[in-house]
Amino acid sequence: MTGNSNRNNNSEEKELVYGVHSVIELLKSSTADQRVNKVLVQKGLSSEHIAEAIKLAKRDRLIVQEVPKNKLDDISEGGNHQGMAAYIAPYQYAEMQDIFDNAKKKNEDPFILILDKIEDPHNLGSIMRTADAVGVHGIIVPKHRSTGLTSTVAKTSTGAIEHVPVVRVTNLVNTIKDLKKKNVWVFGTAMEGDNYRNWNAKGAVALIIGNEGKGISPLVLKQADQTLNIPMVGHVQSLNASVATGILLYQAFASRNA
Ligand SMILES: C[S@@+](CC[C@H](N)C(=O)[O-])C[C@H]1O[C@@H](n2cnc3c(N)ncnc32)[C@H](O)[C@@H]1O
Repeated sequence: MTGNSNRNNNSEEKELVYGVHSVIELLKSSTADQRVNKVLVQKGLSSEHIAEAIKLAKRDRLIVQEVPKNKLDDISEGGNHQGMAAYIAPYQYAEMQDIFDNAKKKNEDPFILILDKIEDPHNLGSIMRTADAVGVHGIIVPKHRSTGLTSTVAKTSTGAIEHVPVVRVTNLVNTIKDLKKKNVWVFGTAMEGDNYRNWNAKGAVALIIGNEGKGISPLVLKQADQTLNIPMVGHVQSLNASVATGILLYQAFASRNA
């Protein structure tokens, strides 16, 4: 491999691999799907190798972004990037089966958290911290428009990132349909719905939490078996996603352990 890799110092704190051959080797590895956050290609540049890399990235439905040459010069800190780089997550994603194995190992019904496009790494880290505290067996996130498992997430999770598997999926709606086939009861959350205090979270359950601005997307919410609401009597319209998750997960914890 002519490859190069570094831990770059930008605010996203992601690991960078650059050089077309390094990126191809990375994309050929069996864990590329779980590790690669984004592939960057120099605008206007084409070659057989670049085409091969793009094909591999698209096979795994990874994000491929065209960027100007000076952006690649910048992030590779003057390294020989050959018009191509990839950001990889410092922490590896898990497989769906890991969540079910995790539950089985503890002799418990699956307790799953689905995050519909959480964008703020501090929110994700803090959600992971609570998820670990209440024994969530795994978290499911969509591949697109979610924060990756960055160092900021790891730091905010205070170590929970090592214990709570995170699975990345291409299509949340299909994933929820699959979970339902496995007899998992799926609970959405919204500004209207059933009072969360009455939530019976015994059995195999999945809780969906929505994006910081847009909430849960309508197609995803439609898949929920029930929608839960945390009543609010003040002036603001909603709670912070991580605060809401904490309240809901502790209701589930109390109900599951009653
Ligand atoms: C900041 S809120 C999103 C608000 C968004 N404007 C909406 O109307 O859904 C982010 C997520 O936190 C959860 N959440 C926040 N406040 C909640 C509440 N009072 N009841 C239930 N879930 C809540 C939901 O999962 C929501 O999608």
